[in-house]
Amino acid sequence: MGDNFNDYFVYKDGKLYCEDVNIQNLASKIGTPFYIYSKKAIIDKINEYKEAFKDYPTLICYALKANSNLSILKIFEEHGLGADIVSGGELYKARKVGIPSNKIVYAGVGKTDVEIIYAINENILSFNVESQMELEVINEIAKRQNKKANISIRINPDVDPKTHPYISTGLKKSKFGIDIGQALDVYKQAVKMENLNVVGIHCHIGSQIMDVSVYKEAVEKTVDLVFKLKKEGIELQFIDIGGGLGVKYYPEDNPPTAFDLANTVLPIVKQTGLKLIIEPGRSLIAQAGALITKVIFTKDKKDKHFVIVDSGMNDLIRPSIYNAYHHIITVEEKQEKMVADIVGPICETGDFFGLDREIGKVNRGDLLAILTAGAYGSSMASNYNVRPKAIEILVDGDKFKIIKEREDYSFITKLEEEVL
Ligand SMILES: Cc1ncc(COP(=O)(O)O)c(C=O)c1O
Ligand SMILES: N[C@@H](CCCC[NH3+])C(=O)O
Repeated sequence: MGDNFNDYFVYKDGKLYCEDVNIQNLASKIGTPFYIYSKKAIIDKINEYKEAFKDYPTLICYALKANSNLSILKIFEEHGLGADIVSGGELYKARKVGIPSNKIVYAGVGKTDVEIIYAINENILSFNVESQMELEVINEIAKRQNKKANISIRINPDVDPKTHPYISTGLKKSKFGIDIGQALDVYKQAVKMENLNVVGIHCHIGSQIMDVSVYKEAVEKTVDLVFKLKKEGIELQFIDIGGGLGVKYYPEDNPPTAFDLANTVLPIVKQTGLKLIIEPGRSLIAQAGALITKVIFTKDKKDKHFVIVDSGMNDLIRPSIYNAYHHIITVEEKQEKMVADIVGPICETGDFFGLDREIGKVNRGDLLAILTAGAYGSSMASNYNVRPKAIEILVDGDKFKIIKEREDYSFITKLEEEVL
């Protein structure tokens, strides 16, 4: 039956495996729902990026927002990757697993004073500054701390990444970055600020990018500015082109590889002689993960069938907020098919994983695997409806490890109970 969706979740004798772990057997031991990740999938992707960029000095800063489970971060750390962070919490996690500060870059339009102080004290590689006011505040805080903060300006190149509007970040109308037309002036002010080291330039145009040609436009505009800065005597150390590479969600998707990205951007970046930073998130972790959930009930209305599962939008919110497609397969291969809405137990019509989907005919107790769920799955999970979050499992060959334990009700309500 059907081709395997990827190399890491494959059917063997009609049963779905993650690497060499039988998912059905695992579920009967640990319960559902759970996220399951293939360590090999993560390492293969790391190696693909390393190989693609090996001929040019490149620092790969993994974007923690995609998945910040500590055991997953540890894999990136062990392979020498840096971190792209967007909060004090992500800085804490990156440092917790031992990612060195001089490999950490920090973007985000709303860094608080507390977060800025923390990052300055950690001596991070660069703040990717997103407004004139932020620049002034970082300079002031650094002065108070008697330190110099490393900064890059995040420019907004006004390039359409041709992706979902909610995850397009490099268009003029979006909140991100400083307009490319104003950036030269901002740099001129930055180099005069006593407590800043101006070290780089940053740009990130969006996520789930399937057409690498959009990077060409963004990087050309960025490099053009690098040369203008040079003329003004402003010399940088690196150019950071962000993340954004797309992944396979639909079976027919053919996403670009790290090699496609490297072939597109390196010829342009090379002209500057600057070091390169890239910030992939999704493309390093998405396909490594699946969300495993159990069918609680099936329900047949006139001309409409529902499969109601024990995970919901609180575990994986992408279908609800972007109408995102995740491919869904049965953990046990089924000959007979059905068309149904796969929905969660949450009190929202938007609580679905797939609508009008053809899947194997399932019954109460059967398991489903929601694929390409390694990125922006667990990291966006919540306790909505006071639901414990899905636990997380890391598979390595025929071994598995629980890398996030199941919450119980008292854990979820602890901080409220303490003040009751
Ligand atoms: C500044 C920045 N860098 C990197 C990323 C990672 O993007 P992706 O997960 O699409 O690779 C994001 C998220 O889009 C981001 O906002
Ligand atoms: N959360 C988004 C991606 C956001 C990208 C962050 N800048 C997703 O699930 O696709």
